[in-house]
Amino acid sequence: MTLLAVENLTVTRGGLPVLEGLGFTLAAGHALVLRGPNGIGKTTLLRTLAGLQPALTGSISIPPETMAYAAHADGLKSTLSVTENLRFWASVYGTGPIDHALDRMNLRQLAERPAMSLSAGQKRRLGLARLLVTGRPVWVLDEPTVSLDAASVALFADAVRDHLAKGGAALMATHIDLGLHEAAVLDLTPFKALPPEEGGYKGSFDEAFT
Ligand SMILES: Nc1ncnc2c1ncn2[C@@H]1O[C@H](COP(=O)(O)OP(=O)(O)OP(=O)(O)O)[C@@H](O)[C@H]1O
Repeated sequence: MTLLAVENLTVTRGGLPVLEGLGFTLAAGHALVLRGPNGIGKTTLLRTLAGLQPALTGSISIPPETMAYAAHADGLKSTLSVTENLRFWASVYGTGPIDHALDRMNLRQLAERPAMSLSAGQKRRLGLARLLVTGRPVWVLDEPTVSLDAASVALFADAVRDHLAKGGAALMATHIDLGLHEAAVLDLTPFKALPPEEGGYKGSFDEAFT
């Protein structure tokens, strides 16, 4: 079952296309890793898919309320404890227990610590535990393993594997090898938009009024 379908997508930054003609699908039980050099447009693409910015062309099809997006910022409530953060997100998403998330991301011993007192890697683990309490099938993740040590990367990869086994899907931008051998890889380099001086999109005064 296809959960996310992208067709002929052009995404922009600062008004200019950075990636164009992108198309792919993501089915239940599958993971897709986005690759490409710094600045190619991975973050821009993920932000567009998450609905945080409009696409210039193309279509994004995803059933409503199925996506959980995790960006660079972890979105944690710094004065709330680890448990309180997860309970907060569980209430936002209308889900229930948080124990599985605490256990899965190895947060049990940190459960009562305020988020602001966590190390960068621990904060990241909490940010990823948040995904588990959303109950949403499509994970869209921007550099999910930043600040994680090797053990935590493995923990995260296991969490993704579990998620896929339960019929979820994951789209991730990452520079590292997660050890998720079942994941497909999409190299964004061929979709790099041409700059205006090489014949790419220039925008147009008229276009703004049509
Ligand atoms: N506010 C902005 N205005 C204009 N251009 C921007 C802005 N922010 C980023 N860009 C440019 O947009 C392009 C795409 O950036 P993006 O962050 O999507 O790349 P990325 O592939 O995620 O990079 P990285 O691997 O370094 O995280 C880059 O060339 C970047 O310099």
